[in-house]
Amino acid sequence: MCKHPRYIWMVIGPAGCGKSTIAQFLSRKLNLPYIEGDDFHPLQNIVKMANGVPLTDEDRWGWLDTLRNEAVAKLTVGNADGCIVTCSCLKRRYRDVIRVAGAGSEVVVVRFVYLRADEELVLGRVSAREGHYMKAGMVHSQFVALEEPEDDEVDVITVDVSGTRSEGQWSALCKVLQYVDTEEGARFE
Ligand SMILES: Nc1ncnc2c1ncn2[C@@H]1O[C@H](COP(=O)(O)OP(=O)(O)O)[C@@H](O)[C@H]1O
Ligand SMILES: O=C(O)[C@H](O)[C@@H](O)[C@H](O)[C@H](O)COP(=O)(O)O
Repeated sequence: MCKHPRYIWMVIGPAGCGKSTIAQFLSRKLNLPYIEGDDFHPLQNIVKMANGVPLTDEDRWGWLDTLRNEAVAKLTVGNADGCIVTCSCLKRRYRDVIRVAGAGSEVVVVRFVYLRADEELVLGRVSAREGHYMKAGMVHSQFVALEEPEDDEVDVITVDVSGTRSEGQWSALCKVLQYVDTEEGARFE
């Protein structure tokens, strides 16, 4: 029997590109639980970022493991049909840490929704955002660290988020639904 896939949708991209804005929308429209990656940083990471110091790989490994485990728990313990997670996942090796969740599983499927925007635009959004520890001075370091998904990362959907909030949200939702349609069509052929 062909098992119904449960998707972990990772909404990724540099700070300020619109991950939370789009993830909350996807969560609402798809009726799936939402995990805000920023809520799972250890305190020392938050303090570092709030002081304008970019995280290192070492700062991020444990956080990535935690997010992957939280996502899997939503599907297994929580019995959700899928979930939406925000995490910058700036480097390919970070995405690989998350990909482990789907490795060897007949049910858990990890897919990334990469929000593409240029540095200038993101800087403007972060500068205007209030009440967040991640300040505008950190944006450049995010783009230095960023390894955009490559063509062979076939589990990535790219969404241009240079338009309005609403355009980005609907574009992401349409791409996710199209992707599921195509992928599930192939699975049941
Ligand atoms: N398409 C958009 N146009 C203008 N502002 C946006 C857009 N998407 C998000 N924002 C705003 O930009 C800021 C950063 O968005 P946010 O969702 O917090 O990004 P992230 O979660 O990637 O850090 C927020 O203040 C948000 O309201
Ligand atoms: O909303 C934001 O501004 C981002 O999500 C931000 O908080 C940050 O990008 C990560 O949580 C830190 O991790 P990285 O340094 O790995 O992006």
